[in-house]
Amino acid sequence: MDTDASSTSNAYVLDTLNGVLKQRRYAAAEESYVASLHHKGLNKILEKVGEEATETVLAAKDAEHGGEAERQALISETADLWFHSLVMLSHLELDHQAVLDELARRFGISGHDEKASR
Ligand SMILES: N=c1c2ncn([C@@H]3O[C@H](COP(=O)(O)OP(=O)(O)OP(=O)(O)O)[C@@H](O)[C@H]3O)c2ncn1[C@@H]1O[C@H](COP(=O)(O)O)[C@@H](O)[C@H]1O
Repeated sequence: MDTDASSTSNAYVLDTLNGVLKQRRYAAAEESYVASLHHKGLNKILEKVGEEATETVLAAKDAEHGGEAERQALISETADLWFHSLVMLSHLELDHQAVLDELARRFGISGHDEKASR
């Protein structure tokens, strides 16, 4: 796999989506799904995140012993979960970059060591 091309593409997807989400943050509710979620408020967005998390868990169980269709369904549910998590961050004036920075900060830090240092 070409790592550089893959990284560029990942950044492109998240940056592009982030631009759309920012534009929708204060748009009219009838204009878009994202804007309608912001108008419904944080509780509705959190409800969607919880719903998508549950659907992702169920899809992962199906994918464990399933075929290509179940694996594809898991990818779709995970995309829904990521998307709604990004809407949640956007609602609170945060974005994916802060999360990527936090993940980068954790590179090389064992989960066991990090937990022991708390
Ligand atoms: N990536 C997504 C994306 N993923 C999922 N969804 C929507 O998320 C919704 C949730 O799915 P559900 O099956 O839970 O929907 P539902 O049961 O009908 O929803 P509720 O009744 O529970 O509210 C669906 O309407 C999907 O279309 C998305 N909607 C938008 N985007 C991106 O956001 C951009 C802006 O979208 P708009 O704001 O709609 O213009 C789009 O161009 C896309 O790039």
